[in-house]
Amino acid sequence: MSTRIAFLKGHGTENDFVIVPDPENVIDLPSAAVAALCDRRAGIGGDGLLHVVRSSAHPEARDMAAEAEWFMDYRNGDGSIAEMCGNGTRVFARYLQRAGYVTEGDFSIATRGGVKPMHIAKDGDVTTGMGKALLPEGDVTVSVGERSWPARNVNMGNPHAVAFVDDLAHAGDLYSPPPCGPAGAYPEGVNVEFVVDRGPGHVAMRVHERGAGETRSCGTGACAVAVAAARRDGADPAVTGTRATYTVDVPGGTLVITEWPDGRIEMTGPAVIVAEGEIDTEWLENATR
Ligand SMILES: N[C@@H](CCC[C@H](N)C(=O)O)C(=O)O
Repeated sequence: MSTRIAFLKGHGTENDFVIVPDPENVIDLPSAAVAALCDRRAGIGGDGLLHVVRSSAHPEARDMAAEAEWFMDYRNGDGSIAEMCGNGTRVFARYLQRAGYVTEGDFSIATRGGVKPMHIAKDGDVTTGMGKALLPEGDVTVSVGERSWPARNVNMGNPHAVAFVDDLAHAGDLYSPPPCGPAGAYPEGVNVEFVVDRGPGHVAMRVHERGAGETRSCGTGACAVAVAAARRDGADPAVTGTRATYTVDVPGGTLVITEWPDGRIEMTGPAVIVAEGEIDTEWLENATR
């Protein structure tokens, strides 16, 4: 018998998500179902899926329940699981606000990358406390066709390779990820950012996301870019003792990233819910057969 599952659709700087509210964690979402829902032609369409679950109801989040009532069970569009999604946190917060679970101001959400402090401002923009970046040592190279660039390895809970290039067209439609797999720098795969300068404290990027292909924005990617740019520019806050703020243009809009001397990173940007509806479970079952 066909039943219905409620969903919403939202985006943050055009990084778009299918949102599935499931407070008690009763909806089965295997990777094939996520991929079917995120399919842009046969499904709803999205770069990823935000499964909204009470932390107390999810085995991966129970130990965070005292700090954060809600867990962002994030999935990439191909159905794979990722540790963190920066744009996803803002859209997740907007959904919680719309559903009446939170109001403007401060609260926290749980993610696989830990508890993230959130702030919804009066002007509607949402700020995520993204935590600290890790900068694993080691040379990384990003290639597109015949061209290669050295890249900075930045971990924002999830892995990133940041390459500064002369022209964003270099990002191309096809690229070869840096060595992945057990022997490579990125055993779990990687998100790759191509970056150009726009002016002091201002850069633009394109991104090829692990599990989604090229997307219009990536919040963790924008943070990785700001961290790499600050080191390149001699503006590492841990060294200068002052915060570093970068405006990061992405194809789908603009994010503002601030890194503080203690290493904490904040990301501010928009979050929009564009639609809501119902998923036909009979369709979903057929789509995943
Ligand atoms: N778009 C996201 C990142 C989503 C996860 C990523 N594709 C991965 O696999 O690590 C963002 O806004 O951070």
